Amino acid sequence: MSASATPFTPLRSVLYMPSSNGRALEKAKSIACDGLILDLEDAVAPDAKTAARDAAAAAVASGAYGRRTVTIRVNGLGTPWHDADLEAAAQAGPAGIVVPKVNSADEVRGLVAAIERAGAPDHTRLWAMVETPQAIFDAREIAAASDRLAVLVMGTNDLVKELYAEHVPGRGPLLTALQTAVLAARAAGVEILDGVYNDVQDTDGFLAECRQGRELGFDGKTLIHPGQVPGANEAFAPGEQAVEDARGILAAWEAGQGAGVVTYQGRMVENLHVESARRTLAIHESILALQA
Ligand SMILES: CC(C)(COP(=O)(O)OP(=O)(O)OC[C@H]1O[C@@H](n2cnc3c(N)ncnc32)[C@H](O)[C@@H]1OP(=O)(O)O)[C@@H](O)C(=O)NCCC(=O)NCCSC(=O)C[C@H](O)C(=O)O
Ligand SMILES: [Mg+2]
Repeated sequence: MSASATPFTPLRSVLYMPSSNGRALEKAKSIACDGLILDLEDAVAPDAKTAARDAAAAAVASGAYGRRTVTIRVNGLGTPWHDADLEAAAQAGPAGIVVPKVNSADEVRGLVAAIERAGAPDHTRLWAMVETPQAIFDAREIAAASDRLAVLVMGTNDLVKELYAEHVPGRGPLLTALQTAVLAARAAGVEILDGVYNDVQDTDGFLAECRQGRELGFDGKTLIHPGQVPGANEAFAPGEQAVEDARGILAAWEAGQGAGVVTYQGRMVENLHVESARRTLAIHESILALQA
């Protein structure tokens, strides 16, 4: 098993929905998001947990979500629902099982063992949510703890709560945590998704946060409303200019015929820029393939 998700399976827009909400589960079949998180945790009331678990498993089994990466978010370790959620999710075999409030590498190894005991297929990866101060301090070990761990997911609501911080434009109080988590993901070679933007009516604020997430290095953003999908898809895809530059860099490099350094539009190009250009084009092509 490789250490990361399938290369360039786009995860620009990953939409949470309460698995207790049949209308949302139905609607998701036609939403242009790259991924879905069928939630059993925060968005589901205690008396709806069992029905939501069954609905999430049935949704995965239906195969009705096409090319979207479908995951199930279980309730956290230590809650009354965790064990049954994890077993049901493992047996349903989604692309990922999202576990909230993962706090250590030992927890990751325990979760992987439990998923494997429950008979999860190889394609079912662990997505660990980092959303506590402890998780941020241990992010590097968490990200590297198992080859089955493919994605880190920021839980910025829980993080703000635990820090006694505030949600403010620009996310100053969270920047250290966000950057630490991105460093951990990149060091381990796993993907990382930014947290949600709570105000579903504030488009400008949402788009600014998407741009910031992209600039920080996130692969995509978790979302709570279908209206947020187009903005995330655009923000986390290479823009036209980036694609044109990547093609130009590759052409300049090939024309250099083995020179260690060339220029493109007056700028120095070395092997590292060529690698970045190839990555940009690979992401672009994988997004085009989704639309085909
Ligand atoms: C936020 C919402 C409660 C708003 O719901 P609502 O007022 O119903 O929205 P709309 O009327 O605008 O909905 C329009 C249609 O879209 C469908 N819809 C809405 N949201 C979703 C969704 N998430 N997925 C799929 N479809 C959705 C509605 O059903 C309407 O459909 P139709 O009637 O056919 O036109 C709501 O958006 C919502 O519940 N969002 C998800 C909330 C959630 O999952 N929260 C938990 C995850 S966030 C979190 O916990 C992060 C982390 O742990 C942290 O700590 O930060
Ligand atoms: Mg949370």
